[in-house]
Amino acid sequence: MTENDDQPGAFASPPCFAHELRETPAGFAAGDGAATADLARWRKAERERLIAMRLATAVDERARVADEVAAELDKLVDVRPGLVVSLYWPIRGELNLLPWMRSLHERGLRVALPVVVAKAQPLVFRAWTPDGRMERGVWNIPIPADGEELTPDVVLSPVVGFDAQCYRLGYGGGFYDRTLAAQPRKPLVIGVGLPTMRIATIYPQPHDIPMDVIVTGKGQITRPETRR
Ligand SMILES: Nc1nc2c(c(=O)[nH]1)N(C=O)[C@@H](CNc1ccc(C(=O)N[C@@H](CCC(=O)O)C(=O)O)cc1)CN2
Ligand SMILES: Nc1ncnc2c1ncn2[C@@H]1O[C@H](COP(=O)(O)OP(=O)(O)OP(=O)(O)O)[C@@H](O)[C@H]1O
Repeated sequence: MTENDDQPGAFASPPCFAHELRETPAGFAAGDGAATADLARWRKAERERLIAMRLATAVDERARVADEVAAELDKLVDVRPGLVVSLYWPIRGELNLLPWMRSLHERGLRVALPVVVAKAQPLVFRAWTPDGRMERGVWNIPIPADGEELTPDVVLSPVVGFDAQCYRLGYGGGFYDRTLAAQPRKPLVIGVGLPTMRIATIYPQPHDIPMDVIVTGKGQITRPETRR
């Protein structure tokens, strides 16, 4: 028995197709097209399960976790004027960190939001201010209409799922992986979500870039385990 017993999906185990994968320095890589297709199907099903679970989590519970995560972020992030932090405008039950985002602005940090420029291209980060005009981007996600483009020191990334090595499962566009691969200097990357989004492994592929740390509540901080 574990403390997660009452959480939906805690025992759902992923299909084992590890035998179809080969290990590379970057993790497990699909050795053939069929395994790649299986992995893509598994990720799609896992995303749907995790998003449904998140949406089924009580609004109060999500708000409580968001407040706890914001308090932990205040300790993890070197909150000082001028620091550039990228956040996100919450959709589909993602943790609402907008109050923390506003507090960063009030404390003199520069806040940015991600903008999808095109499919299969890195995101760009556009400056957000409380008075700035917003418009709708892909998936109707609100984005700053005319903020300047910034290079973040810290990137907050909402997870759909995550594993013990801090690999992230997102919505399947590959945007954060492409974006982090393209950054001129590596930002501190912090994944945030509900504790119930933890899964055994996302079967990381060579393109998957792990988060530096994942925060899911008060004292709930996951850093990559040392690989043996
Ligand atoms: N709040 C929030 N904003 C965010 C992100 C996020 O995760 N959360 N993003 C984090 O990346 C970016 C948007 N991510 C997106 C990821 C996928 C698709 C998309 O169209 N997905 C396809 C399925 C994948 C495919 O096969 O290409 C679809 O739904 O049809 C759109 C936006 C930028 N803004
Ligand atoms: N750096 C990259 N270069 C080329 N292709 C990439 C890169 N990163 C990801 N991809 C491709 O993007 C697709 C989606 O990747 P993945 O399943 O990791 O998305 P995700 O991390 O869940 O999505 P998101 O970051 O948008 O929330 C995959 O087909 C993958 O091959």
